[in-house]
Order: sequence, then structure tokens, then C-alpha cells
Amino acid sequence: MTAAPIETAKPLLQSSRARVGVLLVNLGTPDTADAPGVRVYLKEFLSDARVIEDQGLIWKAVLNGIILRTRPRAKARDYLKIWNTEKNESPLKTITRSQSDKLAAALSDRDHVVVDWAMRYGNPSIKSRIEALIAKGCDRILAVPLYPQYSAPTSATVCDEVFRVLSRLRSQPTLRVTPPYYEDEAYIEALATSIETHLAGLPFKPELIVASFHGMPKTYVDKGDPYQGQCVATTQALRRRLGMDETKLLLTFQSRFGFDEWLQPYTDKTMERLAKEGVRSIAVVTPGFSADCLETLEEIAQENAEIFKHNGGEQFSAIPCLNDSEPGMDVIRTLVLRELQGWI
Ligand SMILES: C=CC1=C(C)c2cc3[nH]c(cc4nc(cc5[nH]c(cc1n2)c(C)c5CCC(=O)O)C(CCC(=O)O)=C4C)c(C)c3C=C
Ligand SMILES: [Fe+2]
Ligand SMILES: [Fe+2]
Repeated sequence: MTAAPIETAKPLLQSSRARVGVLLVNLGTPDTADAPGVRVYLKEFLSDARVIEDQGLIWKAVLNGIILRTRPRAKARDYLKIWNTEKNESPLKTITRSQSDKLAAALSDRDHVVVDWAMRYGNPSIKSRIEALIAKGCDRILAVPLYPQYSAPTSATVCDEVFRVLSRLRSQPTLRVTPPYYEDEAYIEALATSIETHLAGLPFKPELIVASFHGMPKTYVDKGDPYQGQCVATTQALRRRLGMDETKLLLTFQSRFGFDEWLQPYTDKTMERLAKEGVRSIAVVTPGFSADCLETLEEIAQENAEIFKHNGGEQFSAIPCLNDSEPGMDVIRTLVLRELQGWI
């Protein structure tokens, strides 16, 4: 049974003055780079049944008894290595805010469009930003999960949370959600341009490029998650655009968590294998991340660079995510303008 609607927001403005809200959403990140901050974040994240599907008693015991006692301290050290000390926040927040500001500037000639941003876990929460959009008079909201490839642990959980917030409202705004854009022309072109620009500035020519995507348990895909297929489609489109085959642009999956089998080939094992096979120089691109974060700045640019070099590799370069770059903003702008058709 659904809970009775609670009116938490002011009534919407009437249609002649009504506005359209655009809400960019990324995964989330701790508020502070210390163990308590990381613990709060991990608890919320790992208690989501979209992320860890089996939330049974055994998982709860492992989460509360082991993971939340040990991982926050170790991960806080990793966050400290990449922390934006000027703003005292995680890079994922800094970049998502800037994407939102730049999109707002690009749409500034449409004064009835309001752009904002939120994090699925942590702050600013989806609830607080939807309430803010409604308070500004938005009677239509476009939610934009910033994931090129759909997956239940990322895209679907954004929708779950948006729906949960709306389920508590008597007077709901009309909702749209942007679709995954894993082989959208603007996205593939932006990735290719950013790779070409980055390679042109390197003092060496990498023998090959690794496209590393965030992994997920293999069982999720076996049960129907389309994520792996969309990562493959992105990589194939990128190969076509760059004129590379699968020996020059490899596809791998990173960030394995826990003991189950995740999507393969694993990025870290591939780094080790390539170096041992005699590859001396590589570049790594992370097309599944729309903004640089712990998984790209620490796990790829530091941890995996170290694995490659430790096994005999010599030159390693991590290609930045699209972030708030001109090609990156072109992707977000194209996506948003397409989905706003009929509303603006
Ligand atoms: C445990 C299961 C996890 C699944 C499934 C998963 C999928 C998934 N995640 C991203 C994007 C990001 N994940 C990030 C961090 C992160 N991811 C997991 C676990 C799963 N992710 C954990 C536990 C963490 C936290 C760090 C750690 O403790 O290892 C981040 C970075 C956030 C930041 O603060 O910078 C991103 C981004 C995708 C795209 C994805 C899809 C399959
Ligand atoms: Fe993750
Ligand atoms: Fe990681």
C-alpha cells in the first residue's frame, strides 16, 4: 500500500508562469574525506537493493559487522588523494555543479528553464533539489541520470528515488527522464575528440588504448541488465570512429567489489597481463563516467598505473572524463534539448 500523499511543497504556479526544471543527477560521494563521512555514504549506497540486490540478513551482518567497520578508513585515505581542497569537496561534486552551471548558461535565453543538480546518495539530495525546483515554479521536470550506459544500480535507482519523492506529493510535476546515450552520435564524437586531443598532447604514442567501464556482478547481466551490451556498443562505435580494432582499443571492467564474479575482463588483471606481455605504453579512457571521480582519478590514474608499471609497463596515461569540457557539455546540451522538445 502506498503512503498517503504529504504536501511538502508549495502549490505549483499556474501554467502561464510555470517553469521547466532540468535536474542533472550523478551517483554521489561522501561529504567529508574522513572515515565518518565515508561510512555515512557507503551505508546509504550499499543499503540500496539496486546496488546490492540481496539485502538479506547475511549481507546486513557483513555490511554492518565488517564493511562499515573497515572500508571507510581505507577509502577515506583514497578520497584524500583526490579531494578538491579548495572547495573542500569531492571532484564528482565540483564537476557536476559546473556541468549544471554551464548548462544553465547555455539555456539562459529560455528564462522559464531552471537547471539544478543532485546526488543519488549523499548531498545535495534528489528530494531537496526537486523541492527547490517546485518552489521555483517548475510544473515539469526532466531528470537526467548522467550515465551513458543504463544499469539498474545507477540509472534505475535515480528513477526510484525521483518516483519516491513524487509519490509523497499531492500535486506532482510532470516528469520526463533522459534515456541512456551509449551510442549517441554526440557522445561518441565527444569521446573520440577528447581521446584525440589528449593523445596529441602526450610525449609518447601509446601502443594501445584500454576503455575501462565500471563493473557489476555478472549475475545482474545474466538476469537481464542491459549494461554490458551497452558498454560493448559504446566501445564498438568508438573503434569505428577512431579506426581501431579490438587489439588497439580494448574493453575492460573495473572496481570489482566483493567475492562474486563480476563482468570480465577485469581492468587490473588486464594491466598486469599487458605489461607482462611486453606492452610498454598505454592510455586508459573511462567512457562510462561522465565526471572524474574516485574510480577514475584514484583507481585508474593511480592504482592501475602502478599495477602496469610494477609489471614492466613504462608509460601510462589516464584520459580525463568528458566532465564540463566543451565536447562534454555538447553531449549534455544535445541530450537535454532533445528531451525537452515540446516543453520549450
Ligand atoms: C557494490 C556494488 C556496486 C555496483 C554494482 C556499482 C555499479 C556502478 N557504479 C558506478 C559509478 C561509480 N561508483 C563509484 C564508487 C563506488 N561504487 C561502489 C560499488 C558498486 N558500484 C562502491 C562501494 C563505491 C565507493 C567507493 C568504494 O568504496 O570502493 C563512483 C565514485 C564516487 C565518488 O565518490 O567519486 C562512481 C562514479 C557505475 C557507473 C556503475 C555501473 C555498473
Ligand atoms: Fe560504483
Ligand atoms: Fe574503486
